Amino acid sequence: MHAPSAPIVYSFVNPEELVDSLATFIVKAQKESIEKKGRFTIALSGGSLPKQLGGLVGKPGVKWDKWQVYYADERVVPLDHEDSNHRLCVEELFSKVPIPSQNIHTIDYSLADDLEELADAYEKELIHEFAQKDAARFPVFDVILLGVGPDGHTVSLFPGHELLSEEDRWVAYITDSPKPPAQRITFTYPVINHGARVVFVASGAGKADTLVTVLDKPEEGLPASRVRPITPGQVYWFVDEPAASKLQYPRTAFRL
Ligand SMILES: O=C(O)[C@H](O)[C@@H](O)[C@H](O)[C@H](O)COP(=O)(O)O
Repeated sequence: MHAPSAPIVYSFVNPEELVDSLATFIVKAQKESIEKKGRFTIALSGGSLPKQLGGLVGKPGVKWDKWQVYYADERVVPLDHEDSNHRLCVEELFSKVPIPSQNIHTIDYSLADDLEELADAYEKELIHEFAQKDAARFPVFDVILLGVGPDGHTVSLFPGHELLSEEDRWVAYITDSPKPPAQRITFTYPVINHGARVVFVASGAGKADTLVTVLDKPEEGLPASRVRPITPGQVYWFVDEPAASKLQYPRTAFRL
């Protein structure tokens, strides 16, 4: 097996260019996936990420009925709660585009009293989507979109947490997330690191120091540095100049 490829970092002069280029990238991935398999699987995160998806609204070539959307990370709150990643994605994107609601796979909040059951139920949704269709032991998402926190966490994989060493489960739960709310479910590394295109999005000067540690000092092993999809998977970073301002890591010109 080949070593994972190095991350590709695209840096954009302003947030608008980032948002537009991210949409272009996603639509190209969608086209390739639909040509190959007739569907497109994408996983989303919360935080500031949903806002970065605005470039998809009205973008030509998006085949919303072919999208199957999952949450790589979700807070265990009702779907209409202000902390819900799903609610944020609906507000920022899904309420503005013609995606069939059954193509958006949410957590089953009725199981919130038993997080193990809730995480299992979500894992079953993934098994339903992937198990018979792809030969791989783990699901291979066409695109997984990630954010990064100040401590280098991504999804709900936090520094020093035991979930970092989960090797079997596809979806795990956490009850002690240092970023509130405490109860969440999250994709595990095996799922993230089987993704075909794993895409971090980071904007603003507040991310600059974190990016230095994650990209220039991967040996420190922050959770985001440990996202290294197995070949032929590839990790990408879409960042704006303020976020990239302290980076030594080489940037690649964005050309699709
Ligand atoms: O639900 C969540 O909280 C996210 O999935 C989380 O992993 C997020 O992506 C990072 O914390 C970055 O958040 P920001 O983009 O808001 O800085």
